[in-house]
Amino acid sequence: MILNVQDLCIGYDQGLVLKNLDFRVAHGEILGILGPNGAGKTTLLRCINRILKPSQGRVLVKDRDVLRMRSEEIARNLSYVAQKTEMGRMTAFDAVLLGRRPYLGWKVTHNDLRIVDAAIKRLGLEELALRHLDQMSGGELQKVCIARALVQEPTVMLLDEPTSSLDLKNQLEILRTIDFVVQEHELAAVMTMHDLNLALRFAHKFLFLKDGGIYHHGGIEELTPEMVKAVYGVEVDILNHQGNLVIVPKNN
Ligand SMILES: Nc1ncnc2c1ncn2[C@@H]1O[C@H](COP(=O)(O)OP(=O)(O)OP(=O)(O)O)[C@@H](O)[C@H]1O
Repeated sequence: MILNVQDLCIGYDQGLVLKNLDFRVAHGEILGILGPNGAGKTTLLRCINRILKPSQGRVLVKDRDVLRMRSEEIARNLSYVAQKTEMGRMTAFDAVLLGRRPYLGWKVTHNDLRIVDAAIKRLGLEELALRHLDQMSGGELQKVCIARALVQEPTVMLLDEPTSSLDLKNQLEILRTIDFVVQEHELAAVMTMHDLNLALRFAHKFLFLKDGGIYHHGGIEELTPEMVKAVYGVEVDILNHQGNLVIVPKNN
């Protein structure tokens, strides 16, 4: 297992948000973290990445305890794409290059530039590479953040709603890219998602968060209308459309 979350508890001043979470993620797996607003999805990602310190439990990446890692080691193992990113005034190229920081010595090497160029091409950002971030749309910025996460060459990618600002074409392209990179390098991706249909299409497994715990963790084919009703309070049908499962809310 590439990621192992054990007995994790985390909360804020008002109390615990997540209690005793246990789950594992395998090499080459995309795990969709699902659940209603406020269920603790972002909190979980931030806890895995040690931006937040759990009050109890452990997070192991390739059997190494994240709580005991130096920040540089965390950055080499975990990349995090936040829902909203505040970055200073810099070009897209420089923002992506920042992802190489955990590997940079005294100067940027030819290899660093090659990796950055490849990620910029992979995300289709060539035309925007020298544009300043404050002159970009939300979707373009989201792609820059994903490119930065790729050049970090992590073991586990943590992505908070990675397609929330993207149009349909870009949603599919970005998720295909993430899937390709995860398979090619045998990484893992943990993604929070609100769009259940995208989760059905791109996640291999899903983890439903409800009332501070795991309501269900399993293969995407295990997802049932009853689970969706229990977690979101919405009646749905799950249909098979040309080999793809799709969730359709019922008219009531
Ligand atoms: N910095 C904070 N301080 C105090 N409470 C917080 C903080 N961040 C989040 N919370 C609370 O913790 C709970 C979980 O929040 P979190 O952002 O993890 O949920 P989420 O599932 O990602 O939500 P959403 O789907 O709306 O993005 C919510 O009740 C939220 O109000």
